[in-house]
Amino acid sequence: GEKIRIGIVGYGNLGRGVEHAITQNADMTLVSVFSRRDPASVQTLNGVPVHPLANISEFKNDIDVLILCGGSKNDLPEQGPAMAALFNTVDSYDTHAKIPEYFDAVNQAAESGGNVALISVGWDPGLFSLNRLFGEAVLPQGATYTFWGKGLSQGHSDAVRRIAGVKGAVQYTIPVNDAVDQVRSGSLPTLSTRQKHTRECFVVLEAGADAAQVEQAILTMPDYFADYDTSVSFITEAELKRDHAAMPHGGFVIRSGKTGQGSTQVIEYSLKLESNPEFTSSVLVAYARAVFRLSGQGQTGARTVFDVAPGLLSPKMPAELRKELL
Ligand SMILES: NC(=O)C1=CN([C@@H]2O[C@H](COP(=O)(O)OP(=O)(O)OC[C@H]3O[C@@H](n4cnc5c(N)ncnc54)[C@H](OP(=O)(O)O)[C@@H]3O)[C@@H](O)[C@H]2O)C=CC1
Ligand SMILES: N[C@@H](C[C@H]1CC(C(=O)O)=NO1)C(=O)O
Repeated sequence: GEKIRIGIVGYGNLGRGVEHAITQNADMTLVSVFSRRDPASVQTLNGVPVHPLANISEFKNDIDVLILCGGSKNDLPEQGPAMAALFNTVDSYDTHAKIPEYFDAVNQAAESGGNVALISVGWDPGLFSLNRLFGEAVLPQGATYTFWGKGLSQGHSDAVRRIAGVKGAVQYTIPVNDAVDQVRSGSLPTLSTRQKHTRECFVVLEAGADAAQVEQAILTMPDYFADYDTSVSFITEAELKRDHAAMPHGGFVIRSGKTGQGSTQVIEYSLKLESNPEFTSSVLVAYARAVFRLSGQGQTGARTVFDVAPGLLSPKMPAELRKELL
């Protein structure tokens, strides 16, 4: 049948990842990339068209699902609602503390436009959220633990890049080994945010920027760094390109608890990612298929991964899927 027509908003790590992920899904086609930069400066794969984001409303009838690849810190709070008013959307919004207010803003916009807007898709939030839910629903008596890394957090790296005076940056998340060992021992420890991970930033300053000011802006940044022991190192642009081009990441969700007759049960879900953005983009694309189908059912408004039946993610039709339960 007809292919699902996809648009990409924002051409960074995620935008490029989505462009490549679409080539792995035969039921989808990429209509256009939309960028705030001069389209002539944006080099896409196989000459996919690039249009100014300002002109996107002209494409209302050409795109079935828009995948928003902007940064969560500054871009999505504005782009999420703006795009949901015009199109069905999927995004990876990951400022954990602000997800409820973001959901409400996107929901209002999506309802006004009669669209479906799926927020906070990826691995955390996203696939890890689902596994935390499964664990807590199946083992109501127990404890849930999430660990990330050691790896590059795109959300935290984006947040540092947005600080005035920062020319480039990456942020690595490092799990505290003692905390991981305690969790794996089954001792059900109570661990604060600070006891589970530390964060390391590598920053390239703009000429003339004040290093101490940038460091303080990072260390005190609410939701991203304030609750963690964080280190900041200043490097050159050449070092950033040479030593920090790869974006590996990963982590795991553990739920351990006791079932009704006292047996100890442990659920574990883990990811080992050579490329965080490529994987996140692949999750976004699978959920774009679900959004297309939800919209086709006449649904409107904001949704999260908790609202999406897993079968909607598969390119296979329900009858075919049923054969794969075993
Ligand atoms: N839920 C999850 O599991 C995950 C969520 N994320 C989220 O994805 C978000 C995006 O991450 P990522 O793609 O790495 O962010 P980038 O910094 O690569 O891109 C963010 C935006 O910056 C602009 N941009 C990109 N490159 C340049 C450049 N060279 N010069 C100027 N502007 C540029 C683009 O917008 P434009 O084209 O309009 O200029 C782009 O949309 C993160 O903030 C994070 O919140 C990421 C991973 C996992
Ligand atoms: N949203 C994260 C995905 C995971 C990684 C992470 C972290 O390292 O703090 N938290 O969630 C990202 O932007 O990479």
